[in-house]
Amino acid sequence: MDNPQKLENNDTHIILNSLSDSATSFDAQEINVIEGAAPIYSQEELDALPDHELKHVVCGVIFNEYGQVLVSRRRAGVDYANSLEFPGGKVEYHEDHAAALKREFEEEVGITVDNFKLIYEQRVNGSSSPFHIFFYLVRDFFGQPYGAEGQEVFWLNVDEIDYNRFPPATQLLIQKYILTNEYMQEIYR
Ligand SMILES: Nc1nc2c([nH]c(=O)n2[C@H]2C[C@H](O)[C@@H](COP(=O)(O)OP(=O)(O)OP(=O)(O)O)O2)c(=O)[nH]1
Ligand SMILES: [Mg+2]
Repeated sequence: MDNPQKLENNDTHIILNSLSDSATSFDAQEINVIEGAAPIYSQEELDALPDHELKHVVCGVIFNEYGQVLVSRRRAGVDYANSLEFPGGKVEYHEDHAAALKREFEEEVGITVDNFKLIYEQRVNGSSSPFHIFFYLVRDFFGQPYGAEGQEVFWLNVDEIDYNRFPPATQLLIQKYILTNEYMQEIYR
């Protein structure tokens, strides 16, 4: 593999459009974001925790050549069930963030990713345990994403993003980074 796949052929364009259309048909489905569950820590306690006591979560934000962003849908039975998300997950003890991002993207959406830039991070007072979430802009990818764990995966036009469908930390990322078009300056650098 020498160059990242840029998804340039016409067939791919058709697939992307239909995936994006399917993303707009979720209105009837309930997003079961766990809200109101009492967090273990106060905000002050969370801020004071040493970082090694927090689970690290890494997520990747990928844009395709049409300016669409890759989104998947969390399955039933997990926290934030049915909400939309950027692919990613928990960093394992032996991994750095880049290794975890590569593994999560292979496992969840079947693509190889490379060339990351940290764009937003936040400590989250999760209802079962606190975590520190890091969102990376992913500049290069190889392969065609699909729901490798049976989940729905699609390219979403930026103007179709309803941030209320995402977990709270991701809502902030979308508001601070994606809806401001800041990625446009970063992405081709
Ligand atoms: N993947 C992802 N997780 C997010 C986002 N926003 C957000 O608050 N989270 C939270 C949900 C989870 O509490 C936590 C970890 O994500 P995850 O459930 O994907 O972890 P994982 O892939 O390692 O899954 P598992 O092995 O624990 O089943 O991060 C997001 O945009 N993408
Ligand atoms: Mg995950």
